[in-house]
Amino acid sequence: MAAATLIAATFGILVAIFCGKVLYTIWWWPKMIEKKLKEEEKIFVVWAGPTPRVTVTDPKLIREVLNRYNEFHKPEANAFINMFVTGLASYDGEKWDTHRKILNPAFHVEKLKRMFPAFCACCDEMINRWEELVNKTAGSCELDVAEELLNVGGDVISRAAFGSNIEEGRSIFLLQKEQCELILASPFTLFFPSLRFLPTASNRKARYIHKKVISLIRGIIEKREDAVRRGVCDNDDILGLLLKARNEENIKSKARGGRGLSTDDVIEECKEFYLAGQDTTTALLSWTMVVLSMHPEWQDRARNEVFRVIGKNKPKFDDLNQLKLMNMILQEVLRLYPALILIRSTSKSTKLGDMTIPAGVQLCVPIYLVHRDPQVWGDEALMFNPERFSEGVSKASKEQLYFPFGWGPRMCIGMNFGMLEAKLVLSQILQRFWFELSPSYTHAPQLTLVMKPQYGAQIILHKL
Ligand code: HEM
Repeated sequence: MAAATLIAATFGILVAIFCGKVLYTIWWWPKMIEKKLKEEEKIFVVWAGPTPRVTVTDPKLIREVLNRYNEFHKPEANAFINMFVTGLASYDGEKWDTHRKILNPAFHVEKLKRMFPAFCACCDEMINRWEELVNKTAGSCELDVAEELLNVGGDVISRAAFGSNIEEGRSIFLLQKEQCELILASPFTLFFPSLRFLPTASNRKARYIHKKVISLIRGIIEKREDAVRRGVCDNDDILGLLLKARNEENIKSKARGGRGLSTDDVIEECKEFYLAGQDTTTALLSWTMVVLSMHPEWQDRARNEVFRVIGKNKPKFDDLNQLKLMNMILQEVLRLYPALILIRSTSKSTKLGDMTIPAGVQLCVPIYLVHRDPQVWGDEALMFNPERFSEGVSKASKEQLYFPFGWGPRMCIGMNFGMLEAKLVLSQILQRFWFELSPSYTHAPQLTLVMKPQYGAQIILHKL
């Protein structure tokens, strides 16, 4: 009897604590923060989950937030998301610094050149499949290119990351995709990460996938290390470069008494590249196809450039650097449809302009708003006009606020990787097809993790 009373009392206390936390989180804390922040047009609270989030839209304040990266740093990753993926993008301070230094060389142009055949193999597969489809349907067919391009994006990362283990790479990609869907379908757990411990079906599934991905990558690493020992592997993919960097860096750091990179760190980074690299590049390519369908004159100009530089041949690495007009088009697409928003956070009360931002507030820098701001881009800010990049990025806007790949030291490590993939895929598409929007396409950019066409990108492909 006494035991039952004790259990009931404990349960009651836990429920009361949980309800208190919910009230505090969704009602009291955001109210308090809103009172503390001055009511100004430049800054407003967009949503308040476990942490209040404030949006900064004034160009001067944005520049301050991004330049003062030691005061406005990356927020601590959500514990629920952290359970599945950590890595460079979520680290801060010394750990970020060490990892960034180790990972930087894996994305240098020379290394990308060596990965280029892997990019081409994935692209060829997609283009050949599209050609077969178009041939079967009298020279034209409708496709949701967002879905198609996501698969090619996953394939490119799989091959570039785990080149010689493409099938295992693909299973990891599919599991990670399922994991993302589970995370997005659990908004409550995102707001209250403690719910991840409940034994619900989706939590159990998420844990199962998590373990499976880790064991697959660990298996690939073991096989790779064995192949390298036997000298039967060229080791030029991201995994090979990471393992090499891990070994070299660990020798150096041990000599300095520091901490290098562990195998678990390598696993986390590989997992993260899938998430960071695949959706972003897919979004860029999908929006480019949508926008070039809306502006056929630019589609023609881009195709003419591809034929002039590459002809009907397979693009080579150096050819892609000569596609100036295509570069301008991609830059303009990234201006109007940047993949991400940037989130920063304060760990102590911090001055921003004439405001004081309390500790623990997240600041959201909505790249898409800045990229469409007439103050920065002039009266024609909303128009698609790649010409504005004809004299380079620095002359494209009055305020020089163009940052689709982020800002300063935290700028995207995979920028060249993503642009290379986009140019390769786009030039091959332009060489074989012309395309237009399907009547079933609805223009609805939606920003969840990445800005995507909400209902897909239905395009009609025609054989050239
Ligand atoms: C068009 C494609 C891409 C876009 C638009 C893009 C955009 C961005 C942006 C805006 C950031 C900065 C985030 C912040 O400061 O909070 C970022 C960081 C990052 N991106 Fe990308 N990205 C792209 C492709 C890729 C690819 C292909 C990879 C890897 C293969 C990648 C890996 C990363 C990583 C690891 C970071 C974190 C860097 C750090 O914090 O030091 N990205 N990306």
